Amino acid sequence: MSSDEQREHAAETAGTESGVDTAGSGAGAGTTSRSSADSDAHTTTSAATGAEAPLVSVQNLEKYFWENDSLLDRLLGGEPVAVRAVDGVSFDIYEGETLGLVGESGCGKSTTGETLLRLQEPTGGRVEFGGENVYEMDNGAVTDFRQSAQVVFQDPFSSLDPRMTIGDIVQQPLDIHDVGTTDERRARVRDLLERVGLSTDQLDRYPHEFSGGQRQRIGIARALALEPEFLVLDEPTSALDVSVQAQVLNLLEDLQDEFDLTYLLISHDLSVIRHICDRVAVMYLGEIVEIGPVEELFDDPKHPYTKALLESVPRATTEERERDRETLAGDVPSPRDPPSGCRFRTRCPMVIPPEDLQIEQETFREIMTARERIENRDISLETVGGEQIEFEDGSVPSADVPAFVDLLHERLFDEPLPGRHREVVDEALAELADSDWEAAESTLRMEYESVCERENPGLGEGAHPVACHLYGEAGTGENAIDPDTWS
Ligand SMILES: Nc1ncnc2c1ncn2[C@@H]1O[C@H](COP(=O)(O)OP(=O)(O)OP(=O)(O)O)[C@@H](O)[C@H]1O
Repeated sequence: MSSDEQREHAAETAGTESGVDTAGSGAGAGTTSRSSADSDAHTTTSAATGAEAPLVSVQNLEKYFWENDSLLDRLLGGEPVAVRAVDGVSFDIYEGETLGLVGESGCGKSTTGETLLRLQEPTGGRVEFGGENVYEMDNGAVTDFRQSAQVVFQDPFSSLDPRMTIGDIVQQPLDIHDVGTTDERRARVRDLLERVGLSTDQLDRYPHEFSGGQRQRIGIARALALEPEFLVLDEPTSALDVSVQAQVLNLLEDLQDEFDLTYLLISHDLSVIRHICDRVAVMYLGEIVEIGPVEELFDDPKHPYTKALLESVPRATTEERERDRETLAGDVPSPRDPPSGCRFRTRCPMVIPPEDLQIEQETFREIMTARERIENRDISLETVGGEQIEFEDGSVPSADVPAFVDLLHERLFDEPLPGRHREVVDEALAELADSDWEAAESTLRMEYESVCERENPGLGEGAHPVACHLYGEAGTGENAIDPDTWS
């Protein structure tokens, strides 16, 4: 989102018609973090028991962006392409809790936040706020919703209008909707600035005169101007120095307690999530793959993606740094053409081999990676043989095929494959010596097709569901697969 769009959105969400509360005392920046006892209290009264109705309920939400969809594209006969940024996401957020939404860049976190606030129109699905479908609200109800549900953006540099004083920035939502008298509005702004730990002497200063942390406090004060119940915090500390991040997170926690706020905290940073969240939803390529209480998810992550995310966090101690780490290989695939079945299977270290196939997990992973490269035509066959082997008209002379296969095998695999796997794979590689990609694909698919590419596992229900075939159908344990049985 551009700076101008962010400012527009901030003004749009902040602006509603309502009364103004000018009472209350200053809070300032707190220094405590959420204890696990607090966290347990939140989770036992909400998701774990299902005892109360959620404040926000997201049901099968979809948001696709369309590319190649301009008039010119259509005149040129181009087919529109869907970018499936959010692709069937469901979760609940209970009153007073902080739900974290975590995942690598490009997984669809911000789009989820913006779509559930109705800053973007959904492609499908439903979001209920206080039991009411936000996409079917009439104008009056939308205005109330926009008052109750606010957003704090990542970048405090671009989301504040540089031409306005901070007093005017925080007061803007009150002005737009003509809330209270001029004196009441001014008093409310002073109160808000104090509550976020800024001095009222600074009212007439401009954003550039403040540090990043202070600017984020200004953004938070503006988001609170209309007394919302729910805040989407979109990477609220990512643009800040590490030393300032904890202060802003502590402030958000203090404000949550003081104003009974409910948060959706979007972050790619697991330490931020652990610091402040009660529950966490892990997002991968437009889908939620695991959701659960934060301590449980950190202590006992289930989805291989969650495990890999946790493993990729830099270690504090030397001992921890020396421990084996499975880092996340490769990039998030494009949401224009997501992998079939489980979307993480192209990178998953635990991708499941066919039943009855005797194979080591690492070997199977390597073969699956080679298969994907072949399916994506991501090998430059001309360069395999270097100077020694001719590659003319898409073919290697038949006498050179064995050498070509050996060189390609070396390129694709760290170690030569054992036994029968070498035979099957080399048969496919020999087909590539004739540029017969389809034959190579089919040879490998017949032997190595995984359940992970055939079926999307689905998230399932309960307090800590996981979308992974290792845990059975939709995480129910039905037909779960034990990794110890396949090597
Ligand atoms: N307006 C748009 N048009 C086309 N594609 C978009 C648009 N906005 C987002 N996307 C794509 O949707 C996907 C999800 O983007 P999104 O910003 O929601 O992810 P994210 O997890 O919040 O990542 P980041 O932390 O980098 O913002 C990305 O592939 C992105 O390129």
